[in-house]
Amino acid sequence: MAALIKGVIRLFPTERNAFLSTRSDIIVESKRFVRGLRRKPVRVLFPENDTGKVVKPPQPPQSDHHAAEQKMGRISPGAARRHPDRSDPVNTRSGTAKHPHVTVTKDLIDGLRYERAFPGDKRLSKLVSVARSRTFREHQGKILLEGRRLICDALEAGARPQMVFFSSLDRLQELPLDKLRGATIVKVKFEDIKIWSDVVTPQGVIAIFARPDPSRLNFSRRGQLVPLSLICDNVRDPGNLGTMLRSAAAAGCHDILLTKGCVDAWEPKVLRAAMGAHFQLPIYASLEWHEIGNHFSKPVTVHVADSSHGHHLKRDAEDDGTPKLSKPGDYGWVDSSPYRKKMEYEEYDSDSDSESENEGISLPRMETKLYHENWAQSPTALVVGGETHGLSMEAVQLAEKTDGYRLFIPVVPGVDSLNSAMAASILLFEGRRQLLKLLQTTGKKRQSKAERKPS
Ligand SMILES: C[S@@+](CC[C@H](N)C(=O)[O-])C[C@H]1O[C@@H](n2cnc3c(N)ncnc32)[C@H](O)[C@@H]1O
Repeated sequence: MAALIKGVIRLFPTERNAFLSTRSDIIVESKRFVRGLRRKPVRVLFPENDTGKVVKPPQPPQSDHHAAEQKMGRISPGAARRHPDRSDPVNTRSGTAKHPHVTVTKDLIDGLRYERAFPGDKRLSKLVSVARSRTFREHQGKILLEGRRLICDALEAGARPQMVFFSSLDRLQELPLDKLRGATIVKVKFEDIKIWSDVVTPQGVIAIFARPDPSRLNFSRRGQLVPLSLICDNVRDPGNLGTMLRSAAAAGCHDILLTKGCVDAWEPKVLRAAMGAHFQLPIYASLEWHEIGNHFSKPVTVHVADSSHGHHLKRDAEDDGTPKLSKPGDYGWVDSSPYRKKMEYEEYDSDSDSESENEGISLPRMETKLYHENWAQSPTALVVGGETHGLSMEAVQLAEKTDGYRLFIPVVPGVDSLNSAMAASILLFEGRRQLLKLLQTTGKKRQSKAERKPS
């Protein structure tokens, strides 16, 4: 009989039961495997044994509690067999009108319920689309967060959970349950989480949140903040962006602004590299350059991190020891990316640097400073360029308009530039150091002035 169905079922003389699981493509054979079977078999083949009697298929194990519940008619035998789970709480009933296979368990905490995924439940697999497609995330206004820490951070910051998938009650109970009200909570198998998880060792909890509005989140920030913003200019690499967010949070930055053209901050790789920075400081994404100014509540000096001037600095420094720029052609950072509407010219070419060729082009002129010189002396924003094209024209124009500098981290000859996240970290922490020093000095001045005032 077995051979008629699939032609692959082998019946051993001592183990004569063969089972087909609910997935028709999986054939489970032998009593030994059936003990570990969690799904209800759709078809069971059990041939007559040697004595001519029909051998009954063994049942998957049930907890004493389930058996008692079943006896009392509180759970259907099918439901119990489908989901043998000894750790489950008491109040279980089976089936809803919408999902006949769903069992709903209540009393997690007062009024909070969860469902069990039913066989063929597509909800978890849909998460993959959320995680992988930026378009889907943006159109649906949803984001995916994985792991206890990130989900807790999001809940603490006031992000709105829509669905939570968990593999064991222990995992779920690590979350602040009172903040999960309004979300659909679904218990799924750990194996299923493993299939769809984005990490090597999944923690067994994945959640979908409404895409948070950074201006509405509560960031409970510790440590002294400094009036420093990071502007990411067309940063495309998720690992780099995540690292920059992490560094900016660690340097006590005020906020982060991402231009259009940056990778989505909710990309799984960005989330992983950022290590929770998304809920430590506001991240404003997809900004046009003309919108960037609106994000500063007070006047800010914008500086650009510029990698392309080591040789110019060296040459200029030879004259009088001060690094400076002398002519329009020194600006080698002009971005030729398709995102730049106002692209005016390509790379600097020292041989074609005549007045006539540059006629009509108004080039931003700015002083260059080495990263350790004084540059963060008032509320500051730092622009870091993307991996391929470097800084955009708009970034440099904004820096010029606000009297900012080009900041350069000298590297040894032969090395082209630093990784953008590394450059951002060095400059952000130097900026923090300078701003803290400034705050200390102004604090001291104010204090002594107040002390001098006659009472
Ligand atoms: C990998 S670099 C970009 C290289 C790009 N091919 C170019 O021509 O500018 C990415 C960004 O990191 C920053 N950066 C890298 N090295 C730097 C350095 N030595 N000094 C200052 N900023 C640097 C700059 O903002 C730069 O735009």
